[in-house]
Amino acid sequence: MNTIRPMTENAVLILGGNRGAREELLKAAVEAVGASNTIVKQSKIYETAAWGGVAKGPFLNQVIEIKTKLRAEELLELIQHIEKRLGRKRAEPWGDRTMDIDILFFGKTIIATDLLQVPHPFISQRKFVLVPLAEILPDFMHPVLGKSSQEMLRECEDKSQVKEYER
Ligand SMILES: Nc1ncnc2c1ncn2[C@@H]1O[C@H](COP(=O)(O)OP(=O)(O)OP(=O)(O)O)[C@@H](O)[C@H]1O
Ligand SMILES: Nc1nc2c(c(=O)[nH]1)N=C(CO)CN2
Repeated sequence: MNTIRPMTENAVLILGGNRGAREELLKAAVEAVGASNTIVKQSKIYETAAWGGVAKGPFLNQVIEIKTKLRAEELLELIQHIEKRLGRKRAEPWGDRTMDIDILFFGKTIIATDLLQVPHPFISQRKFVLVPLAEILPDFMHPVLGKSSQEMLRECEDKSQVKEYER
């Protein structure tokens, strides 16, 4: 049986990088996503300590909510194209980069393929995700964990620094 797909879906993305002109790259990435999707909400920009023990030097991170007509796989292709255009080289996992864009949520859809895992698997373990997420979508319920962004932030054991960015 065919399932009916809504014409548009609300997706939540995290963007960030720790190399190059970080603020300009972040603005260029948001603009590039907004060229073919509607930006519904944008968090502030946060300066965040590198998470994961691989990358060196602080990131700028931002979470945005978009309304998109794309399927999740098409959205992944778009963000990978934007990452590439903004200088991203395929490097080691969790390593330094000029621009990384991840899909945190795609509505309430759950996807687990080799190419795409949604909700993104590390949301509840990353303060650099949860602080901007809870700023713009405090009551959004994680469709697998059944917890709101605020609750996940309260329970998060990641104590790394996340502060509002001041240029
Ligand atoms: N929700 C998702 N958003 C973006 N990429 C995803 C997602 N789920 C799986 N991927 C896959 O992950 C691959 C590696 O992505 P990437 O290099 O950005 O990982 P990373 O940023 O080092 O680690 P992490 O995803 O934990 O932040 C991508 O090629 C993509 O196919
Ligand atoms: N603070 C912070 N740390 C990270 C980030 C990021 O966007 N912000 N991205 C990573 C790539 O997976 C690894 N570590």
